[in-house]
Amino acid sequence: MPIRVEIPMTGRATRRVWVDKVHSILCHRIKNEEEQYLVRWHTDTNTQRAPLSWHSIDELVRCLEYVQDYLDTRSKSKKRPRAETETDFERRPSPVDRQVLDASRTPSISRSSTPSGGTASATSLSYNSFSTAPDIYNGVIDSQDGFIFVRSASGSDIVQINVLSVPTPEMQNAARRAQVKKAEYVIRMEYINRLKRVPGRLITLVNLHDTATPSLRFRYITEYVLRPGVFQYDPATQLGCTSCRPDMGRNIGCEYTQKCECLEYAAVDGNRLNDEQKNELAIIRAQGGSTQGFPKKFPYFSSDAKPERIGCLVRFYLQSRRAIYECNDHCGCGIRCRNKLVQFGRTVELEIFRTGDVRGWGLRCKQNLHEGAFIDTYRGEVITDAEATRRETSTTSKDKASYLYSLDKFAESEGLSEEEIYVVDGEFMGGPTKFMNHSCEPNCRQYTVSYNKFDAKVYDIAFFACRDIKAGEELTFDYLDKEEVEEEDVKAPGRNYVECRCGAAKCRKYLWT
Ligand SMILES: C[S@@+](CC[C@H](N)C(=O)[O-])C[C@H]1O[C@@H](n2cnc3c(N)ncnc32)[C@H](O)[C@@H]1O
Repeated sequence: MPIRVEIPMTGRATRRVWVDKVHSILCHRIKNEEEQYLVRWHTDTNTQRAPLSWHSIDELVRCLEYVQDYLDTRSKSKKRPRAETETDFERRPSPVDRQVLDASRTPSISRSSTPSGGTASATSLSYNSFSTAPDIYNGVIDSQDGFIFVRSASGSDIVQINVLSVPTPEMQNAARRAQVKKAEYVIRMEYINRLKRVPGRLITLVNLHDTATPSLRFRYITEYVLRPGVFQYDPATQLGCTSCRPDMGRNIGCEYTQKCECLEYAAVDGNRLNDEQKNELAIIRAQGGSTQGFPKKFPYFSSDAKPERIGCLVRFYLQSRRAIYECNDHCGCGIRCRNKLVQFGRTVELEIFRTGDVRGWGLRCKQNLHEGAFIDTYRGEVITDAEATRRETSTTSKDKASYLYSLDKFAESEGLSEEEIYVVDGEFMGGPTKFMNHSCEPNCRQYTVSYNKFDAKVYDIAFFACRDIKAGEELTFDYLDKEEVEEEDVKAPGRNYVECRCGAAKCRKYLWT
C-alpha cells in the first residue's frame, strides 16, 4: 500500500496526494488552537503553479522531514537579527490593512474559477495587499495561472493570491508568534521510534539543551549500501578456513589451532619468532612475499581471559593499526568461533546526546567499557572516489569531509590507485557512530576488519575502546586516523579547516587542515 496523506477539499470531497509529492513547508500558524503547516506540493510540470494547503501535524506524519527542514530554517533565521520586531509590526497601522478591509466590503471586481471547478467571485488583489494572516485553504487549493484562491475574511469573496509571494510578510509574522511545540514533539518521537527499530541493543536519544532532533532524513542501516561503480566480492565466493572445526579445543575453534587460514593474512606475531624466523621474515618482507606459516595473533581475548576481557581486542592490535581478519560463513570453525565478533554487530547500548556546544550531537555508551571493547561499525553508502569528490565539491558544508571514510587500508599493499579506492559516506545513511565526535586525545580508535581476505576494497571500519571508558563518557576518536600525526597535519589551517573544540590538553586546534 503506498503512503499518502488525505487532504479534505470542501468537506464533501477528498483529494489524495502522494507524500513524495511534498515540495516543502512554507509557513505555519495556530488555528483553532492547533498547529498547522502550509504545504507546497510538488508538481511534475511548472512548480510555480504548485498547489498549497494547510495541515495539522497529524496529517503530515509521513513527511515530517519536510516539517523538520522548515523548523531548522526557522530557528536559523530566528538567530539572525531582524530589522523590525514583532511588537513593532503589531503596533504600526498598515496602509494596506484598509485596502483589504475595503476589498472585503466592496463587491468583487473580477471573476475567476474556484479550485473545485465552480465559479465564484474573486477579488483581484496582489498578495502583498492582503495584510492580515489570511484565513485560507484548509483543503488543497489548486493554483491557476500563477494564482491561488483564498477566501477573504468576509467569507464569500475569493481573493487571488500570487503563488510566488506565499508566505506573505503577514503570514511570516504570524508564524513568528506561533508555537511549534507539537511538531517538535512529534518529530522527536518519530526519531526515537526509528531508533527502536535499529537492530541490536537499544539506542537512546537525549537532549537537555534545546528542542533539536537529529535529521529524520538520515536512514539507519546495518549493512553498506553499494552505489554505482562499486563492486564487492560476492560473499558466496568467500573462502573460509578449511582445517578448523567447531569442536576443536573445548569448542573454541580457530583460537585453538593457531593455524587458522583466515588469520594467515594478519600481521605476524613477532614475539613468537626465534632469531632464524626473524631473519627469514625480514627477507620475505623485503621481497614482498607471503607470510603464510608464520605465527599470527588471534585478535580477541579468549575464553581463558578475565570474563570482562573476553572478546576485547588484544593489545597487539590495539596498539597498532593492524588489520583484523575474522572468520566467515564459509569457515569450518562454525558459528561459535571466537574469531567472529564485529560481523555480529553492536552489543552495547548507545546514547546519542546533545553536547550543548558547537559540536552538536555526540555519542556515549550507557555501560562501562573495557579497553579493547567493540563498540560498533561505521556504515554508509560505499561510493567511488570520483563520486566522493563530486559530493565534496558540490556542497559548501565544511562538515562533509567528516562523514567520508576512504577504504584505503590495502591501497599500498595491493597497488591501488587513488581512483580505485572506495569511500564510505555516512552522512545520509549509516549507524549511530555517525555521531562520534573528534578528539585529539580520543578514547576510541577505528580498525579495519576483513571477512574476505581477497577483497582489498570493501571491508568494515570498526570502533573499539582504546582505554577503559566509564558509562556516560563521550565516545571520541581521532579523525586524522594516522598511527602518528605528522607535523604537516598541525600546520596553520587551509580554506576548509574546522576549529577543534575537543578540550584535550594536547589539542591540535583543528579537525583537519
Ligand atoms: C561526523 S560529525 C559528528 C557528529 C556531529 N557532532 C553532529 O552533530 O552530527 C562531525 C562534525 O561534528 C563536529 N565536530 C566533531 N568533533 C568536533 C570537535 N572536536 N570540535 C569541533 N567540532 C567537532 C564538526 O562539525 C564535524 O564536522
